[in-house]
Amino acid sequence: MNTICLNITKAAQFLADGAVNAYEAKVNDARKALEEGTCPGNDFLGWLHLPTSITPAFLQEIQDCANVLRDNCEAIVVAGIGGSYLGARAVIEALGNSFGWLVGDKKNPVILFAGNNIGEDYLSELTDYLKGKKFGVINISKSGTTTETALTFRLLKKQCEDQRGKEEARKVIVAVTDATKGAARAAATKEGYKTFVIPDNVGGRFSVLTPVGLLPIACAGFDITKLVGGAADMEKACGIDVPFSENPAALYAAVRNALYAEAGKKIEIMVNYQPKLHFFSEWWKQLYGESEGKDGKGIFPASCDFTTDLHSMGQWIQQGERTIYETVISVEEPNSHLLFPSDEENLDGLNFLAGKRVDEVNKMAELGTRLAHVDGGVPNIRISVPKLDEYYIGQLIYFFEIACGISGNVLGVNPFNQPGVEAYKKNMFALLDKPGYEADSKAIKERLANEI
Ligand SMILES: O=P(O)(O)OC[C@H]1O[C@](O)(CO)[C@@H](O)[C@@H]1O
Repeated sequence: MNTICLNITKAAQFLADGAVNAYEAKVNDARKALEEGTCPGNDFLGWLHLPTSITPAFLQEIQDCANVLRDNCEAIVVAGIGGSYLGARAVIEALGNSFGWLVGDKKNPVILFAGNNIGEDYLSELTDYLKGKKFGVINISKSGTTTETALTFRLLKKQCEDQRGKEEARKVIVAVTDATKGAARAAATKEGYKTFVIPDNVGGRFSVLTPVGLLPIACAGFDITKLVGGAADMEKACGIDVPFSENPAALYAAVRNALYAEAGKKIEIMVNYQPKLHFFSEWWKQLYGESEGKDGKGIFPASCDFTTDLHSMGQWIQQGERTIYETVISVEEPNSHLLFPSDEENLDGLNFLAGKRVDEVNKMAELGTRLAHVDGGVPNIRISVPKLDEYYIGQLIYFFEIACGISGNVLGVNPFNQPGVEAYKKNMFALLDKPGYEADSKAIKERLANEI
């Protein structure tokens, strides 16, 4: 199989000889603990063999539902936040036309994302745009109670029903949520929406290969069978029987732990040279940030889009505090072919590029940056991807998921919980006088009165 390819040479050179291999035993133990379900958070391992266990019949059920939405909607709003949002957006943006909303694509509905913020302007501009449009909603929330998503869904459900009537709205509203619990399930049961279940044992940030990601991706017109196929091949390439030195996820987990613990590299910057991958980095940031940032530990996951950010963050990366390393996703072959034209007057002095592909310049920018950053003390991990299509994106998704599971276990944390996220929610609910939070409301208001 053609595969994404990991190169850690330019990261390992910042470590003592043998430092990466010194993690072999720990990484193998972590991989085994995932496989045997003996690691912390072992009730959230449903993602581990998900790609190879998804059946064609289930993919067809998702596709059928997507087809109903595609046939009946000019716009589909995907309401969700965090893991109930980022995976779908990452894939749709990586595979879609960068100017999709401008080109008036008649084949595919416009996919919009909401429920991931509480911006009043954002929501009123969205609801304004949807006025008079035939739109549908995919309401995605594992807990079914997340405030950002729930309040957005309340607005969209009403608007959809007002515009299309209750009967027709029922056809174009889908819930992806828990099997029994939460407000999203309650609304779906009462209204009779089509639903998909998010398995109990798959946490939000590991859920892109469930209907959480697959339904919106299919709605956008992308091939979910190919996506899952890529993930399934990567599941095998990172399997328990694959030796450490040949297992890309094991090596990535080892080198990042070595950089963190042995070389003080506390920040990992996920870098792309294709703006379409911006949201892939956003998905990756949640995956690694929520999984590893706890117990006072964890690499801070950051991201940059190059060459764009070389003109903003490039200075810091080249010469700032040496606590960073980069992981670059490099796409070998773009899907388009564009040559620089020659210009008789050559006023811009760019005739030396005439006849070259745009990507040739991009690749030299990448190579030049890698050399400069390595010279400047920034370790470089490189993941090359043959091209951006469903199959290779599927590989990347599973690669990062399994590497995250291994890496978090090596770090010594439970990579599958996120207790820290509750702190802001508790304060927000107390401040908003949510029923059930009376004591917290009183306490927080007293605290604020004393602070002012
Ligand atoms: O799918 P839900 O339950 O709405 O949660 C969305 C996101 O919120 C979090 O639970 C954090 O509050 C994430 O872990 C999750 O991906």
